[in-house]
Amino acid sequence: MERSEAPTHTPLSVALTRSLMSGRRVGFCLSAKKRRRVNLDAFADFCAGHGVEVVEIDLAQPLAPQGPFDVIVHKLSDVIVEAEHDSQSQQLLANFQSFMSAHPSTVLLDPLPAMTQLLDRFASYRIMSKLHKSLRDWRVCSPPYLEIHSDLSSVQHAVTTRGLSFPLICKTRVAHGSLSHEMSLIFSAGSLADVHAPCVLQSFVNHGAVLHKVFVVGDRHFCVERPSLKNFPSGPCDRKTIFFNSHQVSKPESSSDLTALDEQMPGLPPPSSEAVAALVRELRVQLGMALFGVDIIINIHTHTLTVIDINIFPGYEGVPQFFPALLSHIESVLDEQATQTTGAAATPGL
Ligand SMILES: Nc1ncnc2c1ncn2[C@@H]1O[C@H](COP(=O)(O)OP(=O)(O)OP(=O)(O)O)[C@@H](O)[C@H]1O
Ligand SMILES: O=P(O)(O)O[C@H]1[C@H](O)[C@H](O)[C@H](OP(=O)(O)O)[C@@H](OP(=O)(O)O)[C@@H]1O
Ligand SMILES: [Mg+2]
Repeated sequence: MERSEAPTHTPLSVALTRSLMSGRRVGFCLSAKKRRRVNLDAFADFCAGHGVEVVEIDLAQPLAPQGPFDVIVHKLSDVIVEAEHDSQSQQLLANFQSFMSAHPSTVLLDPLPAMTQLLDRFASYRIMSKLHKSLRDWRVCSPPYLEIHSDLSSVQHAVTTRGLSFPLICKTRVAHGSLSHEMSLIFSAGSLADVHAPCVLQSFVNHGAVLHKVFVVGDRHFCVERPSLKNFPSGPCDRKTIFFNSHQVSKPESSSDLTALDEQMPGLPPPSSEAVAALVRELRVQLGMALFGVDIIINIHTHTLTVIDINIFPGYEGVPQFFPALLSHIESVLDEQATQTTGAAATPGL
């Protein structure tokens, strides 16, 4: 696991990168907000130094004349979610998928089906819930949770039978976009009336108000500590539901009554580097993705590494190595593609 240090490149490695990558075209499909957050202009300058052209793709225009592209990096989650109910977004997505079908040699970071599954917390939480089996040696877990589809009549019974414990945190089923960050903390069965389906209910795990964000870029990952929700008394209590937006809680600058511990407590050790590396390896396989974030907390009672969230193409804030890591991953996928192509050509009849 890499901590965020200044990137180091020896002149030789830059020269080698430049020769291998010179003339490559990398397309980006990002919302205006994401484009700014990634600082795409700065990334384009960084890539130009390695002979790589960064092209901002206009989804509203025919894609073929904007190409060709060796790789397309995207965060089409906005378009995918809106395409559920908006014909214009459906058309944009259809155009993009048609282009990709007609250009199979263009590498997509990340594949659309892989991204689509993470847009649904039901799907991502099913993946998280299996981690304790595949990572048994590393004592990795995720909190008990419940999928609330539509019927709320049996929620209280399900909370008990599925082993959830109050407080509960309630999150929308849709895992992307502004509404997806509106959440609530529920402190007793009587407040389950505040739950609105479709959503997930997840046991709240006390973790000392420290979140460990793991930012993944292909085979590299970077850990960044962030503020987080404070501890709450375990078990049901007569307290009103707390409604909050997750972006008030775990951004670098987040600071509120929700993130300030009510009691002094000894600091917790960070998650083991080896356990995080094992978790990232497993998720790379399970998700089939290269650009994602994993949110980890440490249970203050058991010190268990607890996975609470997986994010598509996050912000990578606090990761100065993001640009070289992304270009290095792009280079590695193109090398892999060239090897496969050369291998196939050298072995006729395959
Ligand atoms: N089960 C949990 N136990 C304790 N705290 C939790 C739990 N789930 C979420 N939190 C707290 O709520 C915050 C937001 O949760 P989560 O990451 O699931 O929301 P999100 O909207 O997907 O956030 P983002 O997209 O910014 O990662 C976390 O950073 C953490 O502080
Ligand atoms: O602090 P991070 O980098 O985790 O913040 C991310 C957040 O986790 C989500 O991935 C956001 O995406 P959406 O869920 O699609 O809103 C990211 O927003 P974005 O504008 O960068 O895509 C946050 O950066
Ligand atoms: Mg999160």
